[in-house]
Amino acid sequence: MDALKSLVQPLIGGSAGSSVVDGMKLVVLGGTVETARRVSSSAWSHFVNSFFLTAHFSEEDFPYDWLMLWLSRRPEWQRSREFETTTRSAGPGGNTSSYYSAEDADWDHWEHAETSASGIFDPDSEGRPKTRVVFQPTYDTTHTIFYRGHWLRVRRGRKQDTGSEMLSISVVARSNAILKQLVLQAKREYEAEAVHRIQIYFADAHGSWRWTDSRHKRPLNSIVLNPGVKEMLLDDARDFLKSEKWYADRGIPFRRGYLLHGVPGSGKSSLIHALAGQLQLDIYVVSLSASWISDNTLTSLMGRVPARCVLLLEDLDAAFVRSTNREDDSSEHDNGNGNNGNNDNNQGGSGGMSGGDSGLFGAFGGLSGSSSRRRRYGRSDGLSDMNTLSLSGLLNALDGVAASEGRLLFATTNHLERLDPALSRPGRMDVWVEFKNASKWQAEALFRNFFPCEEDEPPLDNISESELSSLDIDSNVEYQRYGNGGSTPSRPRVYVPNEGHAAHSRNTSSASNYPDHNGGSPSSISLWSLSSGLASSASSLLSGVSSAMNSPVPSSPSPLPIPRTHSGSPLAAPSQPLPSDSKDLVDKDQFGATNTAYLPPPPDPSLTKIKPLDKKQLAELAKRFADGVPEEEFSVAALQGYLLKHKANPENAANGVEAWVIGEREMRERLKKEKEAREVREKALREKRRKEAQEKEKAKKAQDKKDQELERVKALLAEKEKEEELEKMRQQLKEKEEKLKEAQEKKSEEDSKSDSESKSDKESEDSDEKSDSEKETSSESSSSSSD
Ligand SMILES: Nc1ncnc2c1ncn2[C@@H]1O[C@H](COP(=O)(O)OP(=O)(O)OP(=O)(O)O)[C@@H](O)[C@H]1O
Repeated sequence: MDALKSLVQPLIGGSAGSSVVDGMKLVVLGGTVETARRVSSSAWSHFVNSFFLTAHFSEEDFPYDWLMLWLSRRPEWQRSREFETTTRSAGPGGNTSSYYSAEDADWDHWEHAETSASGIFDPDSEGRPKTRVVFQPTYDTTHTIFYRGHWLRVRRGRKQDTGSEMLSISVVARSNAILKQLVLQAKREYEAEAVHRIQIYFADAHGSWRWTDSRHKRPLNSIVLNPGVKEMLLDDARDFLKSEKWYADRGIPFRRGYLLHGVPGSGKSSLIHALAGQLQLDIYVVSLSASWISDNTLTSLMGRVPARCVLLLEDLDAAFVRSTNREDDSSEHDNGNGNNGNNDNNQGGSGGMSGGDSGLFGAFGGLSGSSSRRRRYGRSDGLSDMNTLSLSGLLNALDGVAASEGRLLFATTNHLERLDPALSRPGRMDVWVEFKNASKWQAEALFRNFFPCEEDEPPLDNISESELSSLDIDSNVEYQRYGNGGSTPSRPRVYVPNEGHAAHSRNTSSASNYPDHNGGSPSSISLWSLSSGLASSASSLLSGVSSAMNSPVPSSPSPLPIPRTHSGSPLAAPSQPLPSDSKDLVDKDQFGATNTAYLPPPPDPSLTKIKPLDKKQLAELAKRFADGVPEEEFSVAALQGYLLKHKANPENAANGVEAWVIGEREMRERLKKEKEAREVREKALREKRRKEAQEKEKAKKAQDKKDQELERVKALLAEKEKEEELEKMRQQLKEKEEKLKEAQEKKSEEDSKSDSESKSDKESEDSDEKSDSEKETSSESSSSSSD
């Protein structure tokens, strides 16, 4: 300091410099402090970095979801002092309950909305859907969470380049084992939550899969089909999933395809939903009629399907038909099967009530799903019309080199006859199942499913958790064994060459000697989840539970669809009843599988007041109902719609069915007439337009001819004019030449004239000169003489 002072002193001199010196001192001091701070902070961060392990989890990948769910249950996370509210969800199925703290309850009434991102609705007293509000810590805040003896620093942030969410977890540890443990635990918790749900993914325009929704599993028993059909499919699918080695040993591509075809509203989508739930598989849906679908997109989608999943191609027949309206479509392709029209009407007639989930997956077809969490991957609208899917592209995508293996392919169609045989050949579609309109037997079974019976089991919410969790675990066990390659697969089905559609259709309609597994199923479960649209109604059935499965099944099932191999031979019946109990692979108590938030919604209190019918009464009413329903005239969806109208009054449902049938027939007749009238109108309109177009074309041709003639004349005229112009120019040139010639002649004349003139002038000049000189000479001589 002294040295500095001695340096500065001479420059400033005197006492005036002392304040400057003080200032300088301050500057130096401040600089020193700041430098020390920076050095210590960088040393600290260096120290921290060398001891902290940090893992980053991007929103685009699954671990992010696992950890968000895990975090949402940590009290430290919930105690965040800076939070944001969202209606987005973290858990499988968008369950947000774990975000809730006691004081959140009031927020439940915060907002009413038509839709919710999570898809979880709690109808309020007026039946309006209620949006759940979730609290989450804000971005860029760090939280410290104690986990297994370690302090975790958790931070939510955003990636700078893409703007997507990211989770960073740091921990002081020598190895990353603790982080691995954390991820594993989060994964297990997440999966345990998912035990009662299936995830639905939709293809987007960029060839990627987007998580779109999560649904409660639908019990297989809630699907009313020919006895044995569901079990047969389940058995076949399970058999397939265990047979990877068998396929590999024989060099057969490890794929299996199921073609579900038949009338609308007969349970195709519902069956797939239920099977996926039973097999613990997620569903990947591609809508082949999407405007953006192309060979390349489909190929890349098929390559990205996970090893074990249900791949669903909806409305296969619509793949190459650019029609958005099924009715238009069917009128366009009407093959003369009047039944088609009827079925459409049939579905339409009851659609309002059935709330059918024919939109079970279709509801997301637009991919603009507000519930989509990864929406940044795709445009939700304004996609250009670039459907360039070709049949060969589809075939290649299904079983080309890039296609993934291990998936169960389900394809649905209402128009089997429109499918190219190449598409439905064995290897692509190995098992075909035909779905028809409801038979009397189905009507009776549906009725039994709907109404509670006194001897039924207690409601599902009273069933013990172990019973609950056992519902689907058997498939999980198999799944795991399959993964370890432990079990010996049975031989897959043998196929015969393609017999063609007609033969197949004939074969599939026969009834059979299938054992009645519905009646004898030991694992009875209730119909608690029909569809999101039916959730409230379905929940009413909780009170009665399992009526369908425990009450005797209708005695004499009429001919119903049965699954066949492609050759038309029926699949073998399962040798044993389906296993009803098995062990869970994860400790659900530990990981939250028993979380009641994942149980179906509670029953509607008004419906629980319905007095359960006794068994005899139920059988009688069900029979009466079935007697009133004509064989294979109405779809199951239509019957379901009718029953929903009478869900609180089974007697009315049974007694009013005949009147309903008459009403439906009248309505169908009316709709048919309207359709015919519309078709006649449209035909006349088309004819008129065709004629107008023809006349226009004619007029256009005539006009074109005239225009051509005019052009020709114009061209001639122009040519003539050109010639005249040329002639004129020639004339002018000639005249000019003549004039020039004349001028030249004149000039030469003038020149010669002027020449002669100048000559004569010169001569006269010469003579003048001569005379002058002579004169001078004479005067000189005279003067000299005078002298
Ligand atoms: N066999 C059935 N058992 C139980 N419910 C059924 C059955 N068939 C239809 N339903 C009910 O009808 C509604 C529509 O069924 P679903 O969507 O599965 O029919 P679909 O055959 O796939 O129709 P589409 O061909 O129009 O897609 C659902 O709510 C479902 O619960």
